[in-house]
Amino acid sequence: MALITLRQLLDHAAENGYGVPAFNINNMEQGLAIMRAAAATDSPVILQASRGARSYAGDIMLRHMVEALSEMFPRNHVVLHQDHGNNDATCLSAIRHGFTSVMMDGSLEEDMKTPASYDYNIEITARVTRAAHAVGASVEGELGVLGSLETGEAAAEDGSGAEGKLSHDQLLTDPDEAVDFVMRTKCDALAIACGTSHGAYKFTRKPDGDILSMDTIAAIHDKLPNTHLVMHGSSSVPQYLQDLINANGGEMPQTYGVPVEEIEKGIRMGVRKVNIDTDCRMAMTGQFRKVAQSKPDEFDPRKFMIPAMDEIEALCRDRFERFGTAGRAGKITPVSMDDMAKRYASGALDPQLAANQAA
Ligand SMILES: O=C(CO)COP(=O)(O)O
Ligand SMILES: O=C[C@H](O)COP(=O)(O)O
Ligand SMILES: [Zn+2]
Ligand SMILES: [Zn+2]
Repeated sequence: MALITLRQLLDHAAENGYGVPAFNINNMEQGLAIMRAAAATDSPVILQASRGARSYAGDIMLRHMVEALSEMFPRNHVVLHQDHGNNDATCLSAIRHGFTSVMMDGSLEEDMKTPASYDYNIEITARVTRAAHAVGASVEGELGVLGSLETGEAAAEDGSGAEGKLSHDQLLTDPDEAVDFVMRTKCDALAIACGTSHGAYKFTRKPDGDILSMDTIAAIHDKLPNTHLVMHGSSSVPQYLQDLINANGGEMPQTYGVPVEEIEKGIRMGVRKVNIDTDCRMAMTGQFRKVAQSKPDEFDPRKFMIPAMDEIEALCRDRFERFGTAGRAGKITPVSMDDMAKRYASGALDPQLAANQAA
């Protein structure tokens, strides 16, 4: 069963004005739950694996797992995407292992802790994009550093997060720089920084425009209306999942995520890919805790996994519906990576300047 590329899917999303959640996976249960939600809503799917996921499950396992999922759910086209690639080797080895899309995150240096210079980011993203496009794979770049506008810090628990204090300038993508970045790197999608951060502890209160800058997205979209924007750190950290965890022995301090209605607003302003990991983790952990707490004699792992999968499925269904992904799967005719490579080579997929940006 052939996977599709991120570029093909996001072009379709842009033409039809919808967004696509990109869910992180590490194991079969997460994959099954996401695909069941996609099947129930007739949605195309982005499954993404971090470097941590690749070392947890193994590249061969991940590839065959995703191939198996796409064989089980043939109607729901799947993109397999590398999340936060830190260098050429991570991105190219992902493609060798069947990924159809990679994120080259040059906003940070290879250690994924040190904010990188603009020149470094341009150079590595352009280089990876040339190599990926030669074989038809898609590339997401990142400009601006993910982190909290409240504290100036990136989430400590995350595998890819800046260390130290970040300035407001670093935390908000500059729209003019974004135009230059996309034109010079030719990346297919652009992750932007607007005050979201990875993990559960994004905001200490329900975010307003001071700490979640949707205006930044609007300004970038105004200058780059043809570029697919990506929102990272876009879990909503729903109260019901915090409550589920805490009612069953958890001790998560009160926290706030990105409200789904802000993401819906973003989708109207050119956001096409919405990264979600924490919400699915919380759904799974909440149900594990509930089973452990309510049935202390239970020892069959499936009795933990089944409600966990149901909880993830419900969350994913909601996001597919609210982002407008639902009902789109049947409308996509897969384009092979070889054909995508030819389209790139012809220049047909080169980034387009907006009319208001032409020299
Ligand atoms: O951005 C993400 C993965 O790249 C995930 O973000 P969350 O931690 O908000 O789920
Ligand atoms: O980018 C962050 C994702 O949530 C992946 O996290 P991870 O590196 O712990 O797998
Ligand atoms: Zn990043
Ligand atoms: Zn991310």
